[in-house]
Amino acid sequence: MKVGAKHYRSIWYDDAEQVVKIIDQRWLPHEFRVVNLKSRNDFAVAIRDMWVRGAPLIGATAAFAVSEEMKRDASDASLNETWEILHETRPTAINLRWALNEMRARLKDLPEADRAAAAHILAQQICEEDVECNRQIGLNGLEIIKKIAAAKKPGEAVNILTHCNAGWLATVDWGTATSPMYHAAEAGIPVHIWVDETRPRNQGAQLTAWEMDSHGMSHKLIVDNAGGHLMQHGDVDLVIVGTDRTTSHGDVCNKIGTYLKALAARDNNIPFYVALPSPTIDWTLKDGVAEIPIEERDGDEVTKVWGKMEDGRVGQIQICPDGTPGGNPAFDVTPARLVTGLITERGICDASAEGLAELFPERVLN
Ligand SMILES: CSC[C@@H](O)[C@@H](O)C(=O)COP(=O)(O)O
Repeated sequence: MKVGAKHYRSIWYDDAEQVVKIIDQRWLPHEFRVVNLKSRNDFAVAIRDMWVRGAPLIGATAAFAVSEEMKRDASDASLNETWEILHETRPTAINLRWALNEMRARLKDLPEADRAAAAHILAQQICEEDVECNRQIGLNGLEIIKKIAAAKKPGEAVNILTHCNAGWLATVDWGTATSPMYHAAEAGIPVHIWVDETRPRNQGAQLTAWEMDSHGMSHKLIVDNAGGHLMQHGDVDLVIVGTDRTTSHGDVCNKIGTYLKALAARDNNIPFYVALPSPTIDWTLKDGVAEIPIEERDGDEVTKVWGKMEDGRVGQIQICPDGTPGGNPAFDVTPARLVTGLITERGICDASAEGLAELFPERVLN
């Protein structure tokens, strides 16, 4: 998507410099920094410390980690070790395991001499496929927005609430939850986006708000606790969020706080949709609450917040007593029964085993 007049992806291979480049998201919205990732450790740190984040982008970054490592050492030992090192960086987003498995499965039977070139092509393919999936998700989600717009007065905006950042910065391009919003705006449908700030790391305030602002989308930043109130007063027509892992039965794991939005949406009869590319589906799991590993992050992310100081410096301040520890589960699970539908690249389906099986019959495990 555009940053100023220039089109950017969240990750890309620079052919001239022969290096993988990312936008270091820790500094947004205050500073736009592009950094190079070279060593396997660079990639692992970038994922673990959230220079890049968002399930699809984590997967794409891991794919490039394998391809760059294959240039240095294309042995089986290196392939397996890279899989292990990358896999342990973040536990919840299934796209990480998916991308690593794709890379290993396609490389392991090739002669070592051919692996680097093949890995490079495959990592690029994973990125291209993500972009195309998200574009399709946008077109499919647009149909939902169109129906809501049709019931409104001419010129009246469709109010959409989103949580965390499931925007283009969380994918390679377009975003999942945001793609229908951009497609609606392109189709001339007025949309207004309620952006949850998304404590503790404030991906909504720092990333989604920046994306919306950069694209001239009508939006307003709200505290995480405001959603229920806005829903009760008719100010939200639709909720669209992303997901880090969705089970084969339609349970949706996403950024902490998503479950509470789904409960409030249900209580107020507001449609609650989840946008996801198929690599985010974990076909091996059924019960999301019982089975999905939830990342527990450093308590400092709760007791402190990052922001721009009055003197313009970007820094961190503590918001609680010195002795208060922070508890930081990073994701929660919204049971399928609270999800109106899943917006995928193949279409929209019920959040259920049957709904997913209808769209992805070849993936159903016996
Ligand atoms: C299209 S991204 C979907 C999810 O990955 C997104 O909603 C999310 O929760 C990101 O969490 P993060 O901890 O910032 O990686």
